[in-house]
Amino acid sequence: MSEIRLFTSTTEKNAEAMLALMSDAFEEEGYAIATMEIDEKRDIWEASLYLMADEEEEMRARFAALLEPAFPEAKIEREKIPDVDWIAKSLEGLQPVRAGRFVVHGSHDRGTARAGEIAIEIDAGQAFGTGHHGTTAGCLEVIEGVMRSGRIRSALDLGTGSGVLAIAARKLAPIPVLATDIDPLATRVARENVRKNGIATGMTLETATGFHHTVFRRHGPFDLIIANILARPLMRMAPQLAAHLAPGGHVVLSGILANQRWKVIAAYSGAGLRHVRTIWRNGWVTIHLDRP
Ligand SMILES: C[S@@+](CC[C@H](N)C(=O)[O-])C[C@H]1O[C@@H](n2cnc3c(N)ncnc32)[C@H](O)[C@@H]1O
Repeated sequence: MSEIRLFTSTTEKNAEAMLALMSDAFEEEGYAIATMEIDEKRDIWEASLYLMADEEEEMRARFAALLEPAFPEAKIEREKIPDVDWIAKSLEGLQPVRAGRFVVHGSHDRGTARAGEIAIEIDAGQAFGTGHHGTTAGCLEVIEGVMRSGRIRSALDLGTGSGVLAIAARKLAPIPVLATDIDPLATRVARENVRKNGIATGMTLETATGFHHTVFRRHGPFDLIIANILARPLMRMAPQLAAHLAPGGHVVLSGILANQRWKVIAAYSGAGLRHVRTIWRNGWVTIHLDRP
């Protein structure tokens, strides 16, 4: 589903005031909001609200109603964020990427890992996750730290994309790993990548939306749940995700913009989890939580 940016052009001062209004009205629901400078000399700024295409009508009306009392002149414009954006980002640069001890590389760079490094082979393709994106790299780094404790006996990778994070977990320890994605194409690509990385045993791949599938009950609860999706669905899923986490378990969340992190942490605190740490990579954050 494509993403839409609704925005209005204004001055810096008004953009700031609009951002405060939008923050109160929309951030709690997990919508990304932003202001950006367009023309410094002419003091032109844009205040933006990001949403999914199927909610455009409703959100445009809410956005207009929110601005109307203080900014009756505000004209709302729209921009469609290209569908391929995330995949294109994940295809950026075909050089091997290093995150923690992992080195994620394409088949053309086989043999690139140095002593002590863990190689993951992923060819850029139809599913997100070559390691180049800040969210994937952030997750790889946190997963390595969590798994070092040696207490992780099962893992779930929700929104597996290319399968990169599930493969990383399985390469660190011979534990059962469930990897799911809403997109059947991603599940297919992940299955192929699991096979290419020689770790098919112990891996289960399934197409599922969120936690709507019996596979979670069959394989859970999990000691480690990784979900690199987006802030809003992650916040919505907090109670279900927490319900599938074993006592003493760990959660690694990404796909979260820096300004959304506190809302996500609040949603998961409300579900009984504790914030351990947050790491930053290229404007994105990865959050590590645990169940005390
Ligand atoms: C940003 S990609 C992450 C891919 C990979 N895990 C990584 O870290 O590079 C997000 C993936 O989550 C999937 N996804 C989005 N919403 C989902 C949902 N509600 N349930 C399961 N998967 C979802 C998308 O299809 C996409 O493959």
